[in-house]
Amino acid sequence: MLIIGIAGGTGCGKTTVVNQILNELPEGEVGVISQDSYYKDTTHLSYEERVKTNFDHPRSIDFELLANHLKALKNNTPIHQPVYSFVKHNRTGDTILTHPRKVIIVEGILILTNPDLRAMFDIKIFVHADTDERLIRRLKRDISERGRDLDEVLVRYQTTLKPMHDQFIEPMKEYADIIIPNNKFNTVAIDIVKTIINEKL
Ligand SMILES: Nc1ncnc2c1ncn2[C@@H]1O[C@H](COP(=O)(O)OP(=O)(O)O)[C@@H](O)[C@H]1O
Ligand SMILES: Nc1ccn([C@@H]2O[C@H](COP(=O)(O)O)[C@@H](O)[C@H]2O)c(=O)n1
Repeated sequence: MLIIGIAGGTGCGKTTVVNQILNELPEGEVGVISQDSYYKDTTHLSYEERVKTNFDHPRSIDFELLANHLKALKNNTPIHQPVYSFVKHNRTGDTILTHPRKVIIVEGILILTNPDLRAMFDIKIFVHADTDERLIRRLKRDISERGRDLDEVLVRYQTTLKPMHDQFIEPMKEYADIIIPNNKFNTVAIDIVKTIINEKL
């Protein structure tokens, strides 16, 4: 199994890059795991408490479960990937049965901060987009898709997102094998990654 880690700050285009990679590859050969599914379960907190969580700090992620799931897939065992709700700020209680594949892509802002995960990735990719571009994309996406308003996105950006990005995410470029510039759609970089995957398949 080939495991590819795709990191990068919020709004850099990780999900979009993953979808572009999957597009045209044989169906059922490549699986995707999103770090977002592994936000810690916060059922014990009230909604008001959950909203205040710093979702950009590594401690907000259940890395142990994510690493165990990856190990299981490597051992040819299916996993139950949790489903996360950005509206409820919590896992929904549902899971998605995820089968082992020849290629597994793991994507998320903080996946390269965890040494156990880093060691499991055969290829580490960092998607880069400028800070202002990422903020604009995040604003549009969170308002249209994640039930947020302008004030919520900007307050979160100033109080936790930007400081955490600078402290934990940007320095992870050091570990990347490939950095994809993604201020504009980068079809050349996508084609290179697809070629690597096709060789494996
Ligand atoms: N290269 C790009 N140019 C313009 N918009 C993009 C680009 N890549 C992604 N987007 C848009 O930016 C938003 C955030 O992208 P997404 O892939 O969800 O980022 P991430 O998963 O890194 O948070 C989406 O609305 C997406 O359509
Ligand atoms: N309940 C939550 C959980 C996370 N976030 C934000 O999501 C971002 C990571 O996801 P991307 O798809 O943008 O990579 C991260 O920056 C968190 O702030 C949230 O808003 N609410």
